[in-house]
Amino acid sequence: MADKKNQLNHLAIIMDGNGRWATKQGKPRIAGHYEGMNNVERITLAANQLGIKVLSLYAFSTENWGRPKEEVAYLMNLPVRFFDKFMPTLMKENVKVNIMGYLNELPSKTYDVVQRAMAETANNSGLILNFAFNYGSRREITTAVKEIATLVETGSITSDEISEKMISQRLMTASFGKYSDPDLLIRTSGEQRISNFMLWQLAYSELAFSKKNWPDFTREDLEKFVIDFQNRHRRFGKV
Ligand SMILES: Cc1cc(N2CCCCCC2)n2ncc(-c3ccc(F)cc3)c2n1
Repeated sequence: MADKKNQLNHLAIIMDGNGRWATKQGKPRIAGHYEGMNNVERITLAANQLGIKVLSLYAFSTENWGRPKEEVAYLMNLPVRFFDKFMPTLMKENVKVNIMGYLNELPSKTYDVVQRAMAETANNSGLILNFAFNYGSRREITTAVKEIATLVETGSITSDEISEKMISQRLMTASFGKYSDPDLLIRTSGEQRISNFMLWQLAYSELAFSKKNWPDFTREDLEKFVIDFQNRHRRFGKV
């Protein structure tokens, strides 16, 4: 009997190679970020049409603040430009926007636009477009551990009651329920690192790498990775 195909419900992407894309084109790095933003829309629509339930995209890590201040300022304005350009399409395609990260540390204009996007799309029931924005997985896990330690300190729970489920429920992906853990992570640009992205959630995820830079990653590339995933034998720690 043919192997049952894997169902790809949650896809995560580290969208790498935007600066290199621009350099190859003889353009400034920010041109790569802008074209990368346009590709977010293309791949979001493709993922939605492929029936993917959650698409998590690593947009800005807690470590990115160290980049040149002009580049950070440009990146902080990308959500404004993204929603200006694509909110009508997101609404038409019933996409629900979620942003996970330390949003209270963002510039107020960025904070306001991401909060407004989540509110405007809150009742949409299609693909969940989950941006990781000022997000860091080790900080996310540390925060959950601290919350649980406080429960033990105050006598609300005993340390014996601490469980993996208790930690998962205190991560920023808790609201995705059974879809909280990515089935597949794709990283573009040829780099093969996790870079402090969803470390807990990726425990049993399939990993795939594209040599293409993010702006060049197409719907057809995505479809090939999805078919490859469907045909993989997932082990979940077993043989
Ligand atoms: C920082 C950053 C960088 C960014 N790039 C384009 C994609 C490749 C990664 C680097 C540059 N994109 N693309 C879309 C967003 C975004 C983020 C949050 C949101 F609510 C709406 C849109 C974005 N944010």
